[in-house]
Amino acid sequence: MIRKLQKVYALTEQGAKDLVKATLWTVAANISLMIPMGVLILALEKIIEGLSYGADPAGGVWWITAFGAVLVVFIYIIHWFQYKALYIATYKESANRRIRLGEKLRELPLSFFGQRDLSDLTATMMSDCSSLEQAFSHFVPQMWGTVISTILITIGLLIMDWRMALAVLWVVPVSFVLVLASRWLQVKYGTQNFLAKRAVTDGLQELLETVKDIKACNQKEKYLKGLNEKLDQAEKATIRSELVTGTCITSAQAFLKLGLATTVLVGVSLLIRGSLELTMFLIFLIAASRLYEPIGITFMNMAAVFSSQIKIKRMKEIEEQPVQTGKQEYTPKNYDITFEHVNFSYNDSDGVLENVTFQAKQGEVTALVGPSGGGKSTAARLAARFWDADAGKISLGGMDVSEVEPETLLKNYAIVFQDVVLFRDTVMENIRLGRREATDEEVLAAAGAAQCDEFIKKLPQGYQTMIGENGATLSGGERQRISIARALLKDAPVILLDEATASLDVENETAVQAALSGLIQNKTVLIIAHRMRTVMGADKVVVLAEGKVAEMGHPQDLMKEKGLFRHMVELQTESQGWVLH
Ligand SMILES: Nc1ncnc2c1ncn2[C@@H]1O[C@H](COP(=O)(O)OP(=O)(O)OP(=O)(O)O)[C@@H](O)[C@H]1O
Repeated sequence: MIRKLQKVYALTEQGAKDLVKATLWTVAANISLMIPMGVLILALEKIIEGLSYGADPAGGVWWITAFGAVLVVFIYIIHWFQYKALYIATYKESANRRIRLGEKLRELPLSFFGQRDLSDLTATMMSDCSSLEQAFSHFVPQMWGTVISTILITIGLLIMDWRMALAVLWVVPVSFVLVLASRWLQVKYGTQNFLAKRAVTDGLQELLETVKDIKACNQKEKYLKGLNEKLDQAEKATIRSELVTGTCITSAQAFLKLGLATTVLVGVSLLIRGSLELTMFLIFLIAASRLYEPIGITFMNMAAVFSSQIKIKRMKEIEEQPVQTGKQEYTPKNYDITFEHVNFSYNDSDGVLENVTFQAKQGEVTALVGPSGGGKSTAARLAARFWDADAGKISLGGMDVSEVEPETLLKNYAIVFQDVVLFRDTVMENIRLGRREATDEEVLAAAGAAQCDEFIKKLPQGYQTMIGENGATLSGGERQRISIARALLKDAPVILLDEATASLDVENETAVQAALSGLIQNKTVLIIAHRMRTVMGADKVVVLAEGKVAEMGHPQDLMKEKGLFRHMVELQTESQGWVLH
């Protein structure tokens, strides 16, 4: 049963066990609320007995009152345990769920992030987790608890008097069927509501991320119009969903109340015929008045559980994604990167790399060049196992990278990308990201070598200046130099430089290249650069065009041929003489 609960509600083993515990405590709490009814009846019996035989009607009631007081304490204790099981355990599970999702995201291949919208992922991590927390602390255990306690109370009532029990209970299955029958309607409109709200969240996040471009392109009104439409749709979807759910649940709850009328009708007619005791009639009247309320609440809980299904489904989709695994022990014999007949495509679309074969040797600089979109960045990222190749083999030091655990593999790589990511932290910590255990002196040395020192010292608090989100307060060249400083600090045996010096002016580029030359001694360097002057000093050039290796060799040898490389170099030399008129 625990396994099944884990699967249905996407819980951990402990979470499923806690759900069972919370349900059992809810059953106990529901039944405990029936006990005062028994005490009341006992007291009534005593009073009626006293009145019938002319004795003091309050005679035997004192000890019943004392018993009642003990019961109050007992009921309090049960509710305390129920509270603990419901809330404390749920919040723990919720924290675990978030950690589990975070861990899972860490292990997922980058291909997953290409398929999923980032704002959707954030919403799944934050708001879906919160609403599931609400569902598991308020709805699910109460729903199952009430179902079980109603079954137990039904059995008790049937044993006491089956005729009256039927008069009280016939409405329960009928209204239950009403709720279940409307489930598909609730799920349909609930899902539409969820998707419409998610579209608003996506739209808002997109707006915040692209606000500069929207303004620059004068598209503010058009964009806001689209966002307003999404908001209108979300509003309509919410009203529709609330209306459908409200109508279904309120009808079922109203139907339940019919049971009180039938209890009175059947009870009175049995009383008149003399086949029912007055106390028994009172017991059923009280039972009817107490029983319907938790069942009515359960119908509302069921609606909330139905609407949680889509969130649970999304969460399970993430949790069931296959992760990149591999050996955690890895000792390569050297650091040569070898591509052998590699094919690759993103999202099963057209092939991005086709039958790509080349080697980037340790101690050499290998440059990937070619027209835009030719697959250079893709090849560099495949070398670090950001994705796995569809066919062929990529190896580092003879070992297939797809067999090495990604984090273990990445310890061997220092990477500088075109798009530098900086964190909301101090400049010092942003550089230290290259090697967590580096001392301040080592960070300063790396920053100096990457030509960062001058601009960092001009910042208000120097190295202790907080960088805004993604380094928004720094220029492109400054961000790139921080990223280079990180790579220098990491000092890994394989270096991937994807347009690493593209945002630098000529003076800085020369200085940074001098620093990089120091870094790349005896290392495997795979460099992507559009500036041919950067590429001419490489040991080997691999020209990638439309995903295929068009040419390969030493740059001077390639210049002797009338191929794509020479054409690119000539074009760039020509373009250097261009002037804007
Ligand atoms: N994450 C991704 N998802 C889907 N397609 C992608 C992704 N990244 C790149 N592509 C596509 O793969 C192809 C190769 O892209 P890639 O960035 O590797 O080329 P490139 O040679 O490095 O280009 P550039 O010189 O312009 O940076 C392009 O058609 C691009 O649109």
